[in-house]
Amino acid sequence: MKFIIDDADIEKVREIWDLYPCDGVTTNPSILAKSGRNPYEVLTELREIVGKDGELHVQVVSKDAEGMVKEAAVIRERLGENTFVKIPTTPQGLKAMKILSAQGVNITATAIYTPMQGFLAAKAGAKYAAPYVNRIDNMGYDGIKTAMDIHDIFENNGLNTEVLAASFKNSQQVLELTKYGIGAATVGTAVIEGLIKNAAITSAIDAFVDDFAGLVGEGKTMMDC
Ligand SMILES: O=P(O)(O)OC[C@H]1O[C@](O)(CO)[C@@H](O)[C@@H]1O
Repeated sequence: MKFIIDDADIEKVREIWDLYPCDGVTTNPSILAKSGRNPYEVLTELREIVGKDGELHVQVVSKDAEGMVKEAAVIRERLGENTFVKIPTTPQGLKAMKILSAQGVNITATAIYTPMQGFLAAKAGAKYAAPYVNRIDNMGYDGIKTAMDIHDIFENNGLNTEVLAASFKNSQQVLELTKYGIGAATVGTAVIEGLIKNAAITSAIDAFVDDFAGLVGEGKTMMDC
């Protein structure tokens, strides 16, 4: 499973990218808006952090296919041809996906709330389909099951598209889909940090350090003895 950072706070993304084994960064217009900065300035810095081979996902805001296709061209020109262009999975979005996939553009179909939206996005040539796990839960449906159903639909229909599950709010949601073996999960930095935040881990390490200090002296490491 690809493990992707869902954030555009440059310092936070840099810190997480440095520490954790991540494959890329996803953004959307709301995430970029939080920075209060020029979007391309932020996106260029994110591209520098993930490098030329890391995944960077950038969403269009046009609502019509023609506008989406034009935006995709500018996004790729400014941020690299391997940039994933996020297209909302609407009828106009499907049209744009068909055009862009024929041009070899990497597409992430976004704003997915139903399994059939995922199916249609895959048929239209998207590389990823992004179901909004927590938002679906908040509507009273089952976000995890929706993501699993989309994964199964791709497998059972021989579709070469992966689920990129999004909108996580807790570790359990990420765990369920990791166990299931979906293609990718994009996770906010607070939830990423929560994945290995655990008092048992901290106290186990503290005990090891204390025991070693009792043996060779405070602050000494394996290099000093
Ligand atoms: O419910 P949220 O946290 O706004 O998440 C929506 C999600 O959709 C995406 O736009 C899909 O990539 C993510 O960037 C974001 O996590």
